[in-house]
Amino acid sequence: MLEIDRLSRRYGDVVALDDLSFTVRPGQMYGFVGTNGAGKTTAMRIVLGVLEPDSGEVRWNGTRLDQDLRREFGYMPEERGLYPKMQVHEHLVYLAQLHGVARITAVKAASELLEALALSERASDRIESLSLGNQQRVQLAAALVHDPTVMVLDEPFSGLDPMGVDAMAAVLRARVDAGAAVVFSSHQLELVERLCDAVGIIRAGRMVADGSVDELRGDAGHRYRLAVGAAAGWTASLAAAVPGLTIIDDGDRVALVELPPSADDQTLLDAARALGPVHQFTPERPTLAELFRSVVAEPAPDPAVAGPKKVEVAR
Ligand SMILES: Nc1ncnc2c1ncn2[C@@H]1O[C@H](COP(=O)(O)OP(=O)(O)OP(=O)(O)O)[C@@H](O)[C@H]1O
Repeated sequence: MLEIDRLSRRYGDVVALDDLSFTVRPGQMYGFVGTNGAGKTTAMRIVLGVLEPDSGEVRWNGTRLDQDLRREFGYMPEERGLYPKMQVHEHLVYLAQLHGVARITAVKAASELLEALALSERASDRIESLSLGNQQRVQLAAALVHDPTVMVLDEPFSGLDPMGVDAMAAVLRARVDAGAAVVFSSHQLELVERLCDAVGIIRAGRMVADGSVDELRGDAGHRYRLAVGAAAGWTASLAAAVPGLTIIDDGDRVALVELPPSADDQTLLDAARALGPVHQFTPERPTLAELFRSVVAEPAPDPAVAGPKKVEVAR
């Protein structure tokens, strides 16, 4: 298990990380999201040992990370670093060999990755001749070619076309299903929601929500889209009849309403039926983007008492 334990880091007066903790298990894909400047890159750079924290530590299976342990990691940094003059396949083999992989194994691994990332035809091309998106695919291959057990990827999906996203997602999912731990940062929340087993939302260097998307939804109220054949003003009657009900969107016939997390939806249905025939009663699950906006818009937590909303995720 990868444990990021109470990391704090300042750049002069800027607090980039403030007591940040989260864990990523083997066989888990963890999406690391946050607004611009929230601290994601800083945290990833600390995990990879290119930046020291002011306090806190990172452990893998209980042992504090050192350069030996980090050789088991695959890293896709924010600053992409490939040699532009090298050929694609040759470059991957070279990087795998730097990690101690035997040449014959490296050649095979590089070919398989290029195939999976739809780059086989570019294997003999120089890196500099590839488009940015294709260079990014090679960058992912570079992070994986030595078969790491942990992958730390800084915005691996940014700038990729939909086919590139699908190819990269499939490669990562296969590694996770084989037992690797993957953490990646992204601003593409639909993608994170689709791919990740767990999500951490960071704001101003602090973890403000951590868990599976379903668990994060559990903290939100329960929303229903309701259509009732009743005279105008029925939503006000409904709100009066159901304790804690919030009318989110008051359409003429169809309304979006929210019950508090502990409320019983049958009470809502009964109250609606008392007003007229119910033509629609559909639960609406907030998307990760909606959860993100609500979490990020909340007032800043009190550092003395606040922790993340959820810490543990079962898979
Ligand atoms: N080398 C640096 N010197 C000074 N401040 C820095 C440095 N690197 C980052 N920061 C500051 O630390 C904070 C966290 O930055 P970081 O790059 O970790 O955020 P991020 O979540 O990765 O952002 P983005 O989504 O925009 O990539 C920001 O306020 C940033 O301006």
